[in-house]
Amino acid sequence: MSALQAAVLGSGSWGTTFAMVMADAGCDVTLWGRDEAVAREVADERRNAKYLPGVELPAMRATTDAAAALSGARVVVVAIPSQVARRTLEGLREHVEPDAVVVSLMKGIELSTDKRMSQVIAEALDISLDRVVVVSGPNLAKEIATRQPTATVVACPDEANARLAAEACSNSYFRPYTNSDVVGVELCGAVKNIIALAVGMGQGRGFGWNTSGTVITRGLVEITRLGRALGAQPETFAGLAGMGDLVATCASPLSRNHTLGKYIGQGMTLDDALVATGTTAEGVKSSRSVLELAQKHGVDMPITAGVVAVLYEGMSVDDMARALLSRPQKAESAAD
Ligand SMILES: NC(=O)c1ccc[n+]([C@@H]2O[C@H](COP(=O)([O-])OP(=O)(O)OC[C@H]3O[C@@H](n4cnc5c(N)ncnc54)[C@H](O)[C@@H]3O)[C@@H](O)[C@H]2O)c1
Ligand SMILES: O=P(O)(O)OC[C@H](O)CO
Repeated sequence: MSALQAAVLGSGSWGTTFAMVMADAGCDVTLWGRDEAVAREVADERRNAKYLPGVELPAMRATTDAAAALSGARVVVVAIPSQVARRTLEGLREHVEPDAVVVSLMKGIELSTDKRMSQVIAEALDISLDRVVVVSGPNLAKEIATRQPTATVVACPDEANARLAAEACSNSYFRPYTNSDVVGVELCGAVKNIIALAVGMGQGRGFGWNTSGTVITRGLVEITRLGRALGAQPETFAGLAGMGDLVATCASPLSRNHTLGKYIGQGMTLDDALVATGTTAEGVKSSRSVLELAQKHGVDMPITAGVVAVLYEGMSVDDMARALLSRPQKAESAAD
């Protein structure tokens, strides 16, 4: 049987790593990116020194020619920053095969529409949501690129498409679990970045593990509250895409969101922190769209509101902590 043909759009850290995961799973992979030098290096030298220094990649094609990358691809994986997804995909629509399953690796919410990435993909490519699969979990690219073991969630309303995507990425170090709760899985991926910013802010300010444990736990409650209001399944939040990814992102110095939050907590401006962090920290922009989404649905998200106030309204991390702790007393509930 011939290998499953896959195209990965985006040659940054996660796109390149996921191309490696699929190549190691036996797929015939082409990586597409806008940077000619990166494409040449991946194809000719099996390296992507800018995004994955020191990593030796398996054999794969790499190109800046989208038509060539997408021709014949049964699985199309999207790994670009959330805020450019719509316009990038609209430009590539004509090249996507009519039966292709499209996989989102993105963990963000679109500014101006407050839409999840599966919704953006379906609209930009003019395809049904049944053909869009979401992959999300504790998946720090730099660990996976050295083939360290991890698991993930592969979510789609169409079970056969979820299974196809899971088979395309299943290998000895990467274990996918299928799920049909796309709303829950996507909200987990987007909101955990905001909670990681908050944890980083506290750590940068000098607060210890009690503060981090509090923010992670109450952050999970906040994600769950939004998810329930939007129709997600509560058990998703205790799973890999929820608790699993919160732990990885909030604890690891490899997380860009956690790192950027730490810089802010140490007193850097947002502009300087963005430059120091370098690659994509989705929570910075998605914090505003998530807060807007929560407000539209009447959901209280005090940590997210605090992160927005620190990033965009000049609030100090000390004042954010004071504001969070001085809210009215209430009984604890893991879901509310
Ligand atoms: N890196 C990780 O560990 C990781 C893990 C899971 C999910 N994600 C998610 O994957 C998505 C991509 O993140 P990443 O880590 O690969 O980011 P990255 O910053 O490492 O790479 C982003 C890539 O997108 C490209 N790009 C930017 N604008 C573009 C445009 N207009 N058209 C085409 N390409 C464009 C960049 O050139 C770069 O190659 C994000 O939503 C992120 O949250 C990342
Ligand atoms: O580096 P971050 O903060 O974008 O996190 C990467 C992944 O989402 C972790 O699962």
